[in-house]
Amino acid sequence: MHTLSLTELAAGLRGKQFSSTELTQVFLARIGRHQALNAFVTVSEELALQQAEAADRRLAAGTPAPLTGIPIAQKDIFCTQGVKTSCGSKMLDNFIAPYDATAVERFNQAGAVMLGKLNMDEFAMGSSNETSFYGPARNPWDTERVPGGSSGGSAVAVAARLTPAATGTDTGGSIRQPAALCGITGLKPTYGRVSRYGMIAYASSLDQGGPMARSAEDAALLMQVMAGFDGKDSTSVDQPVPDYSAGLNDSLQGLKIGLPKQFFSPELDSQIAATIQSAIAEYQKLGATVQEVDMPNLELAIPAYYVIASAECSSNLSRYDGVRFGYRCQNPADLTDLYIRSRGEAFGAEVKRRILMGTYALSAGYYDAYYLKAQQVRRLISDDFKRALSEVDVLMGPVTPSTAFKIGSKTDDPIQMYLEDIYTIAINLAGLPAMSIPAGFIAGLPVGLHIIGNYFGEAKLLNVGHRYQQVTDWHNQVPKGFE
Ligand SMILES: NC(=O)C[C@H](N)C(=O)O
Repeated sequence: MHTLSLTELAAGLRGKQFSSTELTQVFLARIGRHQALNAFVTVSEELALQQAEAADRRLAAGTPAPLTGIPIAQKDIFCTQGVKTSCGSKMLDNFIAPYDATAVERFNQAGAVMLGKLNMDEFAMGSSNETSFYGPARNPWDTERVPGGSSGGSAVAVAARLTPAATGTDTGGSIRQPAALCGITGLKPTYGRVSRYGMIAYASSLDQGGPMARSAEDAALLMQVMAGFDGKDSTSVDQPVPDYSAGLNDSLQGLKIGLPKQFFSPELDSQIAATIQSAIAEYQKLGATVQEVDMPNLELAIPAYYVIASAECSSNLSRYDGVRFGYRCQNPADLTDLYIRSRGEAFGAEVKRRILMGTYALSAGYYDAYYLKAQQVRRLISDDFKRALSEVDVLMGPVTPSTAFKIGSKTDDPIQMYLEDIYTIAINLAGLPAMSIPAGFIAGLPVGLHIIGNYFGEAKLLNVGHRYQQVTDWHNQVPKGFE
């Protein structure tokens, strides 16, 4: 059962080949067997079995929604009523939200079963899952290597078949980079497409939740549940939600693919470049045409992002003060001591680094030099995309500069870690949708193909991803030991 797609699972449940309770038990058993991967922070077994029973009743009554009875798992950044939401931090190790995030509520309404909460970099700051208070999740393709981050647990759980699908969030690559390093399909939607209500804020002008699945076809079903206007999120966009599965099979004849020159510079690893080129050749066989596009401001994306994201995080994380919720230090001498020690003891090194950088960038004397400048660069980058996407339908390139790296190999060098995001970050600055799909392997490690679309073009991206997955089987490969 753990190998079936979401469509096959839905059909199996409806055809009474298995019940949601049986299905849920299969996945709970796999999660138990593969604890060494450290994909989950919390396994909500009791709740999952209750939800499965409710789903079985709904199935018996003949009123299921498309995902009714199907197990999924949530990144531990989405608030879940009654189940711990840690955001990968000691700060929230004791936090039980009194409400569900909108994304969670939507899955509940659809009748999905929540298996648990997935490991992640602390407050989503990281590209390897190593900043998690709970330790790194391990890449099932090589457990000595990182799964990427920050949605590392989500990518691991989907790749190792511990859950049929999961949610992730992407501020600067956090869905796409781990999807690429673990050989799964991850979609970062247009900013504003998926509600951020109840999704713990890191950098509010960049954060966006989205699906992490084995295929574009499965991701389409998850998007259908996640997307839509939410009055509780002021940045949610009130645009009609299309049927994401309807156009999956549309022909790609005449599709115009743009290849940003800056994505294929001589610094790109030659094996990654060759893998991406052969994926693009596959698209040409499907009828697509290819042209080079120039995006001169892309090289400014990393510095602009790390100023903006740090500035926003320094503001967002000021709420963790030891008073209202979260960790509180023992025996504070006075209020200042309470603030200093609660924050000092409960935040990890990377979170502290970003709060410091952000506070500096926002401080009176430096605001114009850093924050304002970064916002201006952000506009230039958005304009580059606008120009490129007026000439072509989608852009393609690599997701990551290398395949999964060894645990510990980049932890002493934050700049090296930030460079992991070199191909993904600009998309968040522009607010565009983008996707990573499996495109091959180098020395047994997965490589992702990056597909970037126009605003609210998720259905097109899913169509482009699905057609490739019909003629290739990279996405069906399972890491050894997890078949
Ligand atoms: N949250 C993300 O999208 C990951 C990115 N590497 C960051 O640390 O900001």
